[in-house]
Amino acid sequence: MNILDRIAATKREEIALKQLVVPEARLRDSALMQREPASMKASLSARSYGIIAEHKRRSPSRAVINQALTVQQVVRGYTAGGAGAVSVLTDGTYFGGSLEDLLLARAVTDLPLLRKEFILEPYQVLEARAHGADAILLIAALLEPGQIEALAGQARELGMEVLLEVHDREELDKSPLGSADMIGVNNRNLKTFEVDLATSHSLAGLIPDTALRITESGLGKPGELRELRDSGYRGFLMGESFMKQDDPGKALKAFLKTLEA
Ligand SMILES: O=P(O)(O)OC[C@@H](O)[C@@H](O)c1c[nH]c2ccccc12
Repeated sequence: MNILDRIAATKREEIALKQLVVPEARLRDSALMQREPASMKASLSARSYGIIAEHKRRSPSRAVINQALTVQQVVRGYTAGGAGAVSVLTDGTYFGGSLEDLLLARAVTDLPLLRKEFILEPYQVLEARAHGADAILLIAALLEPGQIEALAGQARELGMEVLLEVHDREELDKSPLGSADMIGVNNRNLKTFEVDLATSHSLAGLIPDTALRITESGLGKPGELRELRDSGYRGFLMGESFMKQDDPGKALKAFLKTLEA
């Protein structure tokens, strides 16, 4: 079984159990349902380099990235450091994250928040909204085109935006691209964990202008971001390069300074 199938199986089990403990009605009662979501697309577009800075403690490809800092420390740092948006991994099994991390992030920033999760069911979209997310990630490799449309429609009804992630031309061709506010090209192959920025360069021209182009994973050098910007990308999803530093927010601030110099 490849990693994506394994993740999907774990998630389905997890969702079925969670629905028993926290039914949808409870989620709808969350005080955060009253909050007006912010536009991640607008926030990223307003900057020459819209950085989506990610909170990531560990990953399947790297056992420990940073376990020393609290979510609040990281997210406050990202906010002060000039991020355009913040991504919070909520998957526990593979990334050591949680929905509580999303809540804690919400409590300390006004920046748009992306719930970084393997979303398969409508329940998870409502869960994202109830815990303070402004946008959700939908991964084309995990979903049928009809599911993407349905989940994106639900996100829109709840006032959230959608970042649709693709990794190759086949996924771009089969996906309902009109459902997405932002289209992200993941430079990391989720089956092999190999990273190649050429993935983003080669797919840029195939992304419709209706969506904001985002490049994801393996980013760390200012020169690489300048080249990707020239290819049409306006959003840059970065985790490890900041998280592996003692002060991720300070690292982001220094990075943006070099980039904009
Ligand atoms: O830490 P990096 O290499 O900067 O990557 C961040 C982000 O792109 C990556 O965490 C990611 C992109 N798509 C995902 C889907 C699921 C889990 C994680 C991801």
